Amino acid sequence: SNGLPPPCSSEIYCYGELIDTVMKMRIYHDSKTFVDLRLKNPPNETIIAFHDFMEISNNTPTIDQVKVWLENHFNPAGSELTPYIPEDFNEKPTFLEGITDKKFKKFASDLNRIWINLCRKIIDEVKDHPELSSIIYVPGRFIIAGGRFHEFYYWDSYWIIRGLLVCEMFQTVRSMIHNFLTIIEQYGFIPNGGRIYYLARSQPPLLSGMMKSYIDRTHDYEFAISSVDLLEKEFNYFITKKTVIVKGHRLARYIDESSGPRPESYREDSSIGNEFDTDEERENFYSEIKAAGESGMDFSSRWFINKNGENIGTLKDLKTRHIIPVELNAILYWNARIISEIFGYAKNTVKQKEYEMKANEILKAVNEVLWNEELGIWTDYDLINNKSRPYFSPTNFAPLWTKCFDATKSLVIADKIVAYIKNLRLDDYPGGTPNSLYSTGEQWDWPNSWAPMQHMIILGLDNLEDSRTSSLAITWAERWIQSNFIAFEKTGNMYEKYIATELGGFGGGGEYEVQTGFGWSNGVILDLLDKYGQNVKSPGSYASQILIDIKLYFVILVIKQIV
Ligand SMILES: OC[C@H]1O[C@H](O[C@H]2O[C@H](CO)[C@@H](O)[C@H](O)[C@H]2O)[C@H](O)[C@@H](O)[C@@H]1O
Repeated sequence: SNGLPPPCSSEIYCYGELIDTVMKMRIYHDSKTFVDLRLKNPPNETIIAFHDFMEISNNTPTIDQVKVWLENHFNPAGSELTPYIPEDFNEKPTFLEGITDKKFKKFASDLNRIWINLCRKIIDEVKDHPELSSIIYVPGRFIIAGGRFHEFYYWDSYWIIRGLLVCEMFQTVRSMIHNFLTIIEQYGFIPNGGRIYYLARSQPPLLSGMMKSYIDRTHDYEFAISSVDLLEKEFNYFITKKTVIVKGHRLARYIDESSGPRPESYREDSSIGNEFDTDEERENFYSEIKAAGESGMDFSSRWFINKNGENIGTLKDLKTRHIIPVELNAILYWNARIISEIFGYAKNTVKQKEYEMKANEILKAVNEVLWNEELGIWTDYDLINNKSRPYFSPTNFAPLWTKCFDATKSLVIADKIVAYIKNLRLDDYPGGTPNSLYSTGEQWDWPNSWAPMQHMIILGLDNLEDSRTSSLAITWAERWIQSNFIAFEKTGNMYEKYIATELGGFGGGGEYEVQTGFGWSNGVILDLLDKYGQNVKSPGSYASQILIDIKLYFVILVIKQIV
């Protein structure tokens, strides 16, 4: 062990003989199923019952015997959640009127309706008996990610909230933000997702971004003012727990604080873990894989550092804790800016200035350590080899998205960004920007393309306020909407991830099957249609427009001849 506690203190859900046996015997196709089951009896009684069961079966029960035992002692996965029809659901939100393309208007209306399928509440019994389940109790309704992810996910919620706001579901958004605030109050930070097995790591800290999106739409400044202390608490958690000094600057990286495999992927992690010779190497691997979980990009060559200091390798080469990621620092900059803005509303000028200074410090650090002059964009930094990592990742654009750049240099930055896009031929992909240029079979690598990353790039390009990048932003928004639309028309589903090399194809790879639903994909489309609804057209409509134009031309010709 690395001297750290397991991911949570539950001997059912995070460590111990029961989880070890169930996972090793491959009782469930998806490891996550077991840790999402709900206990019928108190944990200690269940543990004793399991010891007895193992003893009676000479420690060699059959798979069927274990299955029966589990059925007798657990309720199904997800049974602590109940579907909920949000009171603020609106069949016809106003933004639909701004979408000129009829097919896209219908698409947006269909996606709006999906919020009802994805809305959940936690049943009251969980509040009285939290020990019977791995779910983290929150008082209000929320939107789940979708598919196998039937709880909230931290960073997913940012893009979900963007879509909810467009659909005028302001109370649902307030409830989701309030839930997160209660979690910060209790734990000091927001875990990766709404389960206790996620309690030793977070995800990219986007709660302040959610609050900013909410107040920009609703002007509910009172809510922001009353929450600012908790936003500050979360910011301090990241600064104190996740930062290191690089070239004289304080910068953050992803890091987990536990020992052992990820409970939700116990089997997968243990089987790779067993390939290491020593306990120390094994624990280091577990830490790196959980840190990658914190990044939200689980998994990607982005976190590989092999012996030559390159990103070529396998999960055994994960070195997440030794890489300074661009987006995490760009997001922390944004947090400091938003917190400063809210202190401004509260007329607390001392705090307002304090956070302005903190933001400026991060801005300086990001631009001095992560700006890659040769490539003309920001890139991650390798702490082992003390060098910049020159690899493409959509997150290289993150400082544009959070405005973590010197606006007086916009033109120079735009020149470089346009050249970078051209050099890497990023405009050539029909199905969105890929997540990396390397194919490893991991889900956050080539050729998969992900909704949050498209949103980050598109809004980032737009923030440069340059005609070239703004026009690219519209083109890429249209491409992304078209691709999701085609897949939706073909299959009736919205996907967790798509594929960059195909217009209308969905993604794959990684440790579980591609999921449908899907919160952040829906949120991104809705937000893009709200912004670009008057500029984008559905596939085929350009061809039909040309046909209409040709017909019109001949009609005019005929009329002219008659006249
Ligand atoms: O169960 C494996 C991993 O699943 C989650 O990650 C993926 O889904 C999340 C929900 O949509 C998303 O936030 C994340 O970016 C995806 O990679 C979970 O977050 C991981 O921690 C977990 O190990």
